[in-house]
Amino acid sequence: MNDLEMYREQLALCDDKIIDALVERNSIIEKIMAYKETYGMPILQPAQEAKQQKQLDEKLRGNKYQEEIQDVFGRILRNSKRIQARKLFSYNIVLIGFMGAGKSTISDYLSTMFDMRLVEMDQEISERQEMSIPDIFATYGEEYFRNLETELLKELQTGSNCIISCGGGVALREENVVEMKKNGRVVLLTASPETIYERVKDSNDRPLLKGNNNVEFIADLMEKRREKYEAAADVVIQTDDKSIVQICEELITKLTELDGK
Ligand SMILES: Nc1ncnc2c1ncn2[C@@H]1O[C@H](COP(=O)(O)OP(=O)(O)OP(=O)(O)O)[C@@H](O)[C@H]1O
Ligand SMILES: O=C(O)C1=C[C@@H](O)[C@@H](O)[C@H](O)C1
Ligand SMILES: [Mg+2]
Repeated sequence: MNDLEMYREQLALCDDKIIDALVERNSIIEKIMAYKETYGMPILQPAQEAKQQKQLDEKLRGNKYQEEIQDVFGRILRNSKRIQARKLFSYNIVLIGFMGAGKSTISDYLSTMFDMRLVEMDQEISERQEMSIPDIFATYGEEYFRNLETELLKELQTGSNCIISCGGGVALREENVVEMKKNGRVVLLTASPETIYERVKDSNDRPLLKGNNNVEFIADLMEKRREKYEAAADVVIQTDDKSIVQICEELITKLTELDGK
């Protein structure tokens, strides 16, 4: 055997070790999930994730291949998240609720924590139309925008394991609710009119609140929509005075309970 052949054999042995370690790592992930479930512990533990990253940074400090190894670990971490997500949710998670209830915020966090695809409906429609939402309303009217929402929702039901952050009005059409339920579980986020006002008062992105951005108007519109939102929801989460991690944890618990997991 010449040196080149010997190096190639060594490389193959290294690959075997990596494969064995990855299989072991993934099975440990599954054990951790089962442990957390048995003892009713939170699934999301951002502090633990930060601690692991810090340990890794320390181990790799000064290492010649630091950048490359960090890149590989980033992928390993994302794949671990995907394993968790697939185990927890075999469907789409559809977030509905009033403007400012936190649909975008919560969807964004969940999609990062579980490496799930995120579709932000307002943003997707806006990009496809190459126009802002207020401009679509002003140019073509609300009905036109609502039809775009329905079309997009139908398209999204062809996939699974996706987080869909709806625009505030999406759940108001019965046809849309039927679409959501085909392949997804519907999560309603709620908050008091006072909380909503605090969250949206400095923004100009919501045409329905233009000139009406006050607690009374919000309370009135919210009450008009309440019945439809509640009828569409598989689970409801009240978000006042809760952190994003708390809300996400409650969402995971309620969704897994729904499936009797
Ligand atoms: N739990 C929370 N605590 C404090 N602030 C929050 C919380 N959730 C969301 N916010 C803040 O409220 C504002 C509105 O949130 P977000 O954009 O996620 O709402 P939304 O439901 O997506 O609204 P829209 O229907 O208009 O798209 C953001 O500035 C966000 O940072
Ligand atoms: O509640 C609503 O009807 C809306 C909420 C936003 O997300 C946008 O979809 C649009 O401004 C309409
Ligand atoms: Mg949003």
